[in-house]
Amino acid sequence: MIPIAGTPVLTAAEMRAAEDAAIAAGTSVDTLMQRAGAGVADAVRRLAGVNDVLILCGPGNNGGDGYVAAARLHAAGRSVRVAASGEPRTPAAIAARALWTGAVEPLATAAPAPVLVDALFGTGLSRALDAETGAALGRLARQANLTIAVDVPSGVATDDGTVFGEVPAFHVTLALGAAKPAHLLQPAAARCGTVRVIPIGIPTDSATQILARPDLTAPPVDAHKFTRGMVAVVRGRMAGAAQLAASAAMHAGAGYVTLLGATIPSAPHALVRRRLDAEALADPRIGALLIGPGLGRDDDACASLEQALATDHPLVVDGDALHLVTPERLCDRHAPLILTPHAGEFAALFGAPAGSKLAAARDAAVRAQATIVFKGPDTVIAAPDGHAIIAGEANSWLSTAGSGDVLAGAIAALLAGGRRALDAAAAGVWLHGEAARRLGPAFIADDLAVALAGARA
Ligand SMILES: NC(=O)C1=CN([C@@H]2O[C@H](COP(=O)(O)OP(=O)(O)OC[C@H]3O[C@@H](n4cnc5c(N)ncnc54)[C@H](O)[C@@H]3O)[C@@H](O)[C@H]2O)[C@@H](O)CC1
Ligand SMILES: [K+]
Repeated sequence: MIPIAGTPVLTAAEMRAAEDAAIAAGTSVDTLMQRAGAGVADAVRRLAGVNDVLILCGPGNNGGDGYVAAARLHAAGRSVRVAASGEPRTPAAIAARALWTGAVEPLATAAPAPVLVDALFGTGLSRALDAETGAALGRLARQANLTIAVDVPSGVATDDGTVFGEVPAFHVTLALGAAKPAHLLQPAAARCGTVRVIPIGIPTDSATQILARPDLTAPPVDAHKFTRGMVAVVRGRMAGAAQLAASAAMHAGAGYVTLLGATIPSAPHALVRRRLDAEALADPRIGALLIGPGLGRDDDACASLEQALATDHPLVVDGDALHLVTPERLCDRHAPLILTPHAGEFAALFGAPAGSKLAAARDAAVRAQATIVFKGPDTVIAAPDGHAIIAGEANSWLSTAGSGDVLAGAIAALLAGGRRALDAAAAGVWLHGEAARRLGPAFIADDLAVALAGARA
């Protein structure tokens, strides 16, 4: 069982291709299933302690993994029962079924157990469970103290994170070979509980990764304020939002932060205030320009945005500014560009996402030729070259006013520090999440900005 941070994410088709490549290279499906089942049995043994285990086995290879795990748990002296809605249908699952010498109880009438293992359906599920199977799964899950899903909870769509009808929330999901989008994208991710990968000995490479702790080392000994990165934040109608973003940029490690626009009397002394004019925007030391937090959507906002777009500074576009541009207006810029939309801003800029959030973010990145930070409880970061990073479930206390301004400021600081756009966006999302984790419940965005410094440490 390995934690998922930093590991690749594979769609059902990518996982099948990886398995097919292993099979073509001489590893049989049965061997893969033995590895998967053994990994599941080992994990269940550790998680279940001495408690009785009930394994539900479906008709496909997910069910096959369940039969292998049951046989191995039995051989290890554990109390384990199996229930199924019918006989297995794939050759590998039929072979695995033959290894289980105990009874197979009918699913509909199976008695509950303290530990429930769901091996009904995995990546092959294409539609909702039939009513009787869904009801049995729900009943047995409610009556168990510990619920463990094999590969994915039965009833979630592997690739886009949607759920087919009612799916119980599992405590643990054992992802076979690699994590899948459903382990990270909502609403499926909320049904998975803690996700751990069970390696099955095949190489799994993907352009999609799970967000990992970034390298946030201290500045080198010869650093000065400008080598650490200069961030310029454009102030708009709501000065507080730009000030929050500027505070976040300072606490995320920028060496010099300037607020461009009318002055704010209460701003920290370290924040350098300047007029928003051609001279200020021409400063070649600007490592990242941030526009959007509290910008407004009036003529002044449009004029400020045009000025910002006319520069060739690395640019972060957030909030209101996302309502004032089009992908076509952005795609010709040469300097690095990061857009940080939440769902509403994403829909305004790119149209309502069709399909998975991951695919939508990738398409948007290509259209705007920008790194997209599609925010939410399952933030997806996508670059125009096809690489993507998905963040694990966010702290729900981040749903507070100003939280997005703080994220934009943190990303701008990391971009100004010299990271590539995708890395800056990912590091910013990680820092933001880590700062929230350290604060506990009901923090406000001002606290969050300050907590970025501790999170960096
Ligand atoms: N392919 C491989 O080499 C390996 C696959 N493994 C396991 O195999 C799983 C994928 O196996 P399968 O592709 O056989 O798919 P599943 O075991 O997920 O089963 C899906 C089967 O049920 C049918 N089906 C789909 N939706 C249904 C529904 N709502 N009601 C009833 N039947 C439905 C499908 O036609 C398919 O035959 C993975 O999740 C993993 O657990 C592992 O054993 C490792 C090796
Ligand atoms: K399952």
